[in-house]
Amino acid sequence: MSEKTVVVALGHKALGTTLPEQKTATRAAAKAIADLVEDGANVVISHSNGPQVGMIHTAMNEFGKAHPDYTFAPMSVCSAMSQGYIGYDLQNAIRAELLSRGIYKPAATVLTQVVIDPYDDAFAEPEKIIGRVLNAQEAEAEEEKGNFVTETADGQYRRILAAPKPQKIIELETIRTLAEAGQIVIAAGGGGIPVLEQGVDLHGASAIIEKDFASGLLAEELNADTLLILTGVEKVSLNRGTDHEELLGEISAEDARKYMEADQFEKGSMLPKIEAGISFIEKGAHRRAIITDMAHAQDGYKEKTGTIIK
Ligand SMILES: Nc1ncnc2c1ncn2[C@@H]1O[C@H](COP(=O)(O)OP(=O)(O)O)[C@@H](O)[C@H]1O
Ligand SMILES: NC(=O)OP(=O)(O)O
Repeated sequence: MSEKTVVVALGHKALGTTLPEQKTATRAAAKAIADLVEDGANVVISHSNGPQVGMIHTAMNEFGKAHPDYTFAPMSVCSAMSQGYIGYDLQNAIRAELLSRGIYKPAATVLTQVVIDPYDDAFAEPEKIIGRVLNAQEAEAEEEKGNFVTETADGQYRRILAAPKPQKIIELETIRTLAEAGQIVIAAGGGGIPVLEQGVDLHGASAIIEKDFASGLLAEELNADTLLILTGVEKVSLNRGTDHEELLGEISAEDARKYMEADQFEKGSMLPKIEAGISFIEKGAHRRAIITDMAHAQDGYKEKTGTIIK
């Protein structure tokens, strides 16, 4: 792959929650992507899907009961639907933004399956919140079905799923071929559709892969030089929310690991980004992981701001 391949991981802020929010948010994301393209980067995009897959799961499995012919949709199918729905908005927003700048460059979504380990420890400790708020009665009904729930506020419950680590990207060669041809690829959305390998078959799993880990694996497999994680903050901080808060600029992987071991990063939000960044840069030379927000995507890419692990 080209030296200037960047995997851009888009977080919640880049996508919004509702359909209209996503349309607006993806237009802003498209501007950031187009800036990177104008800077000469080969761009591969991955993204979050928490709110979207939750909405799809609720629609498919609760409102779907309104029609007798509708059948239950497993999480893996909902995950595939979320990739299609988010990819659709991203593709069109990027296409329009590039054309408005006089650039013709195809952008396409690759429905991506990611193999997980059925014995991953995550299955013993589900922690990825999914779907709408449930009341106590609904939570009990979910538990009776064998699903896991957690109490998020007094009397409010949410379903939780395992977040196993991504092991292998099934559609990697397709993604690589398109990216090498200079096309923009949207891949491994929502961490990828989690699948279990059984002989020649792939079986969808009831799990949600952390998109930061899947983005890191994608960047590693494509031998990208940059993993650009666009999230809700311009820079990562130490002692967040205290009088001693300190914003991090450029740091080494050793420093990042040291802060991680000192519990500086919140589990399920900033921690996976740092872990993915460290793993990506430690597995190859001349790599960097940059964490910043959408407004500073281009400046982050140019190392003028953001937290840069290298
Ligand atoms: N140490 C930290 N420094 C900066 N932000 C942090 C830190 N710990 C937790 N956060 C929070 O984590 C958020 C990113 O996590 P999240 O919103 O789950 O990610 P995503 O952007 O991938 O959807 C930041 O916007 C910030 O609110
Ligand atoms: N799949 C995933 O990690 O999505 P979120 O970032 O929305 O939790």
